[in-house]
Amino acid sequence: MAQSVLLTGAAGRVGEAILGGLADDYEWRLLDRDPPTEDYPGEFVVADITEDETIREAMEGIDVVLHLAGDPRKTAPWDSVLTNNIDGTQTVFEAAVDAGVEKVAFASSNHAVGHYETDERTPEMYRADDDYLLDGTEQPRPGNLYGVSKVAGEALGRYYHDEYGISVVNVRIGNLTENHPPIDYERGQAMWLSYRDCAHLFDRCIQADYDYEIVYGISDNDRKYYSIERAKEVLGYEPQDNSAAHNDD
Ligand SMILES: NC(=O)C1=CN([C@@H]2O[C@H](COP(=O)(O)OP(=O)(O)OC[C@H]3O[C@@H](n4cnc5c(N)ncnc54)[C@H](O)[C@@H]3O)[C@@H](O)[C@H]2O)C=CC1
Ligand SMILES: O=C1O[C@H](COP(=O)(O)O)[C@@H](O)[C@H](O)[C@H]1O
Repeated sequence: MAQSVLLTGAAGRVGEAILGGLADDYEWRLLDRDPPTEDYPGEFVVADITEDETIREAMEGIDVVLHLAGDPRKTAPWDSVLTNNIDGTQTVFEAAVDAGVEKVAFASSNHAVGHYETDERTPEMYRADDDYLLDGTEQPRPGNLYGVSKVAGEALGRYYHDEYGISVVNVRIGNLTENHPPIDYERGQAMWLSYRDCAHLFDRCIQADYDYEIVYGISDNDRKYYSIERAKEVLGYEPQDNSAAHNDD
């Protein structure tokens, strides 16, 4: 029988990419505070992730949670990230543990390590001939309050894994765009994540066995300053796209 997967933030862009690739592969329960505007696979729960009781109900019978819901803006103010990204993520983890969920994949971000992009390193680190690489073992260095909230989400996952044994993978997503990498934006091209690689990566987060992991979620770009080796090794991630293939578009 197909695994039951709860997808929070299902109405957003990352949710669209995941469902675009995996709609038929799982028993989906989709959750977002915004109601759906088009047909979705499975059941759709309209709820806020800070609503404890509703989130507990949404967790019943779920094997794996893909937790995307949150404020994705790098300029998001503290009150928003505190509520949506930190409090909401704690509510999701607490309910997941209590419901006996096996795994949670958390949508972390490149902004959790944004301050490695120093004036001395940029823009060279965004280029294919530069060998600077972050691999997920480095200390977090958030570049904004949104990044701080993602580091907090990763720490919540660490706590719930260590305390309760739930499997947790934090995917530090780069820059997701459909069809084409960002244009005239070296940083975005270095951290591009295509829609199909995004779906495949989260598929591997559902299928693979792991304890607590931090991986980078980017395509196999020639330009890169995030290693994808850990995602390959632990999750079996095999990206198909490379922003360099679009250089002449
Ligand atoms: N799109 C990208 O390139 C990247 C996205 N991410 C992360 O991935 C996740 C999804 O991002 P996107 O799909 O791009 O954003 P989005 O804004 O398109 O989707 C987020 C969804 O979450 C929902 N949501 C927000 N707060 C909520 C709450 N309190 N309760 C219930 N639903 C809520 C929104 O209604 C929205 O549908 C976010 O956590 C974001 O930080 C991280 C790095 C890059
Ligand atoms: O975490 C996120 O990162 C991406 C890429 O960051 P940017 O600084 O290159 O824009 C961003 O597009 C997305 O909205 C955000 O959630």
